Amino acid sequence: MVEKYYVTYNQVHKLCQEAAPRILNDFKPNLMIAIGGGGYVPARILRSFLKQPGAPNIPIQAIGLSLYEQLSGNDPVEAPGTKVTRTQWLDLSSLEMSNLIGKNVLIVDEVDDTRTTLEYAVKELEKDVETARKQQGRDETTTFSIFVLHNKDKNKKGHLPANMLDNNRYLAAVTVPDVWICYPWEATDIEEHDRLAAERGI
Ligand SMILES: O=P(O)(O)OC[C@H]1O[C@H](OP(=O)(O)OP(=O)(O)O)[C@H](O)[C@@H]1O
Ligand SMILES: Nc1nc2[nH]cnc2c(=O)[nH]1
Repeated sequence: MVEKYYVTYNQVHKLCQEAAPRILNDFKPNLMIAIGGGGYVPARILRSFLKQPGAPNIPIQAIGLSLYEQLSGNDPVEAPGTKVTRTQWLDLSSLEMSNLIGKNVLIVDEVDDTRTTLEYAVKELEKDVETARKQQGRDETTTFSIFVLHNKDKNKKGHLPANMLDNNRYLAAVTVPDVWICYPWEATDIEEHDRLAAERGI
C-alpha cells in the first residue's frame, strides 16, 4: 500500500506565501501558466502574493495536461498513464501565444512526481513560443521558470532543460519522499480530509 500524505488548504496557502518572495526576486514573472487541474489553485493563491502595489495582477493562463488515472473506485491513489494527454492548450494563432514572447513565464503545478508532465509542458511551450517568435520576426527571449508545491525525491523519468536547473529556475516549496499526496481539492469529504491531515500530514 502506498503511503498517503494529506495536505490542507491552509498548508497550500502558506507554501505559496513562503515561496512568493523568492519567485518575485529570482523569477520576476510577467505571467503564469497553470497546469490544470492541480496547478490552478496554487497559481491563483500565488497571484495574490505576487501582486505589487500599483501594478496589475499577473495574468494566469491555463493548459490542461493529464497523465494519471485512478486505480480503483475509492482509493485516491492514481497510476501514471503511458502518455501525457493535452486537454487544453494555448491558442497558437492568438494573442495568448504572442503574449509569451520575451516574457518571464512561471509554470505552476501542484506536484512534480515522475516529471513527465513538466518535461512535456516545458518542451511544448518552448517549441510553440519559438515558432510564434519566428513567425512574428521578433528577437526577444522567453524565460521559463517552474513552481511546484511538492517535489518527490525519486528518480525522474522526465527531464528539464539543464539551463533551467543550473540557473535555479525551478522551485519546489517542499521536497517529500515518494508518497501519494492527497490534495484538499480532490477530497469529497473535506472534514475527514482535514482530520487525516492532522493525524498524518506532512
Ligand atoms: O510528474 P508527473 O509524474 O508527470 O505527475 C505530475 C502530474 O500529475 C498530476 O496530474 P494528473 O495527470 O493527475 O491530472 P490532473 O491535474 O488533472 O489531476 C499533477 O497535477 C501533475 O500535473
Ligand atoms: N494528487 C496527486 N496527484 C499526483 N500526480 C502525481 N503524483 C501525485 C500525487 O502524489 N498526488
